[in-house]
Amino acid sequence: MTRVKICGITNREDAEAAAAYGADALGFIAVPHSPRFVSPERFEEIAAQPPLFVKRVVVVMHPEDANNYPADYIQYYHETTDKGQSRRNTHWRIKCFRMKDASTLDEIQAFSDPVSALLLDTYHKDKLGGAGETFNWDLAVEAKRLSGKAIILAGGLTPENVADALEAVRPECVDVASGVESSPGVKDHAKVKAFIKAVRAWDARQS
Ligand SMILES: O=C(O)c1ccccc1NCC(=O)[C@H](O)[C@H](O)COP(=O)(O)O
Repeated sequence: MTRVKICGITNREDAEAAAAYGADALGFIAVPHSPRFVSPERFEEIAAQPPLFVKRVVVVMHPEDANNYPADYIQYYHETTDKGQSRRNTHWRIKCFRMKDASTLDEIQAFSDPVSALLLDTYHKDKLGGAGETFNWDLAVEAKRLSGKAIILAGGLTPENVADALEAVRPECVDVASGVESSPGVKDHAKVKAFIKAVRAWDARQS
């Protein structure tokens, strides 16, 4: 079964709706300046008691930025240079790669840190994430083959294109932020439902 991560959750109503429609994970942005940013206090309000069996992923630049967010996983972009400090952080880890071209595949091949999954997102010159743009999925196929790791496919996914993405890449998990929003940080519950329904329908066609 393909897992679904709904990212950029900023309020309890959206978290509950996503969980009710069958999301496996909820993403919370702890990167300042994102329109989807949530403070540690806000994270506590929304996610201290998550819906049963739904994992919480906090999105950070460096692993230690997650120290005040009691999440299950961290999704991080850069390892800190202070490995001692980073090791004190006990979250399970998802390493994010922003897919630009074949040079990103070299980075992925060289990456050997222990992580639960690689999240592959679109490279954007101004935005770290949540850009709403797809990338060349052939790169994701190659990244999956080279790394041998579980893949979370992100970047511009929508209820309309997610089945094509699954067919092309066959990732373990898909991630969406802007494709299920009415405005940045505000989820459109009908789109969340349609996205998860499209994933479950694709899964059902495989069996
Ligand atoms: O979503 C953000 O605002 C964001 C800002 C800074 C770093 C990461 C961010 N999002 C991380 C995600 O995992 C998004 O879900 C991913 O980039 C896909 O976004 P979208 O293309 O909008 O579906």
